[in-house]
Amino acid sequence: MTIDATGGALLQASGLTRRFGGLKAVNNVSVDLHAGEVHAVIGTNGAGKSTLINMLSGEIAVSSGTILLKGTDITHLSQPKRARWGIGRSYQRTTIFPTFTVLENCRLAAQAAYQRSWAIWESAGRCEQSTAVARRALDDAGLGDAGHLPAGSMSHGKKRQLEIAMCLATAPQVLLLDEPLAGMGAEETERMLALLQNLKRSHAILLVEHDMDAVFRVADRITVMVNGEVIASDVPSAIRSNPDVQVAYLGEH
Ligand SMILES: Nc1ncnc2c1ncn2[C@@H]1O[C@H](COP(=O)(O)OP(=O)(O)OP(=O)(O)O)[C@@H](O)[C@H]1O
Repeated sequence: MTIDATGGALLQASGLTRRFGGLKAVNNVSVDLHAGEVHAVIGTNGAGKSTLINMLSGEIAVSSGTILLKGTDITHLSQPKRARWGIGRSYQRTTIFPTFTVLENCRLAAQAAYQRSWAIWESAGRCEQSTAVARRALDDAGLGDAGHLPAGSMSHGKKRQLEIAMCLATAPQVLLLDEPLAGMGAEETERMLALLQNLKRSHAILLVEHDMDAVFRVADRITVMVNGEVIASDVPSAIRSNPDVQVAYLGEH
């Protein structure tokens, strides 16, 4: 299938539904992610945002619906395979090893992405390769001068940057970012937003985020979820003036 068949989308999810017992945590949700764009997904607590990301990354199975990556159906591929195919994600909780250095954390992420258990004789070369990949990812995430530091010694904001770097070390084309701004101060938020602006030039980004000011500044498209369903999906100016969104979500703030 050519890229035109997906309307130019790098990742195209259609009609995704996930049930937990009787609850439809995500109900018939469709999202497209395009290279060069930040697509934000917003919604109140429990709206289904993390469940949606988990289905896209392959951490949980869909109950129904399809996910295409560059036109290929990846709906039933495992999470590690999706990662190798170019889908990277960050988590709400910090996932770094605090006593390892920043570079070591990033190198482990790179190694995990390139690992082929049967190719043990390649390990020395692979180590050099994964170190180079890790250094590049740290540079891209704005941590080029922090490689030698114990990861646990860094500020919260820099730890979140490291998580992005670890994600970049897996060479993704699609970035699924789950609340990368959570717990950040104003300066750290600015740094992360600048990083996202930079990364979107070469990636398709799905951003789940509660910081509305940040979302409206950085997003090219916003999808609004309420109780597992999409109530609106549009450019930020249209979302801001959408009465349903104001009542259901933005009006709360
Ligand atoms: N593994 C699970 N088993 C049962 N119910 C679940 C599971 N994961 C999520 N849910 C339920 O699915 C709904 C959506 O949860 P989800 O975490 O996707 O929401 P969210 O929009 O990410 O919320 P938040 O903004 O608080 O992170 C919630 O009602 C939640 O309790």
